Amino acid sequence: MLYAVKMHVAIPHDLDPAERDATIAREKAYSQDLQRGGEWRHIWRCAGQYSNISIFDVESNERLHEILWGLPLFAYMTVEVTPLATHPSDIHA
Ligand SMILES: O=C(O)CC1=CCC(=O)O1
Repeated sequence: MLYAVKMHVAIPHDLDPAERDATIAREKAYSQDLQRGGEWRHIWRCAGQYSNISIFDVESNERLHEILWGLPLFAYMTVEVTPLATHPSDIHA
């Protein structure tokens, strides 16, 4: 099942810089593990924003929830999930 997920990050300005940097490093490792495993298919920076749009290919809503809930930056994120269906004009479908 494919999902487009927009993640907007808003880290509080008063967060300890060492904790902020460590959390961002854990976020990167977590994301890259899932990319290597094939469930996190794409990640794109939204130009000019501390946001990304990502494409996930997971077996269920529950699995997507588990992945998103486990994001090290989850506490500082607004997350918008869009389930994807095949478009009838897609020449690759
Ligand atoms: O920087 C972001 O957009 C937040 C994020 C999600 C996965 C990652 O590595 O960074």
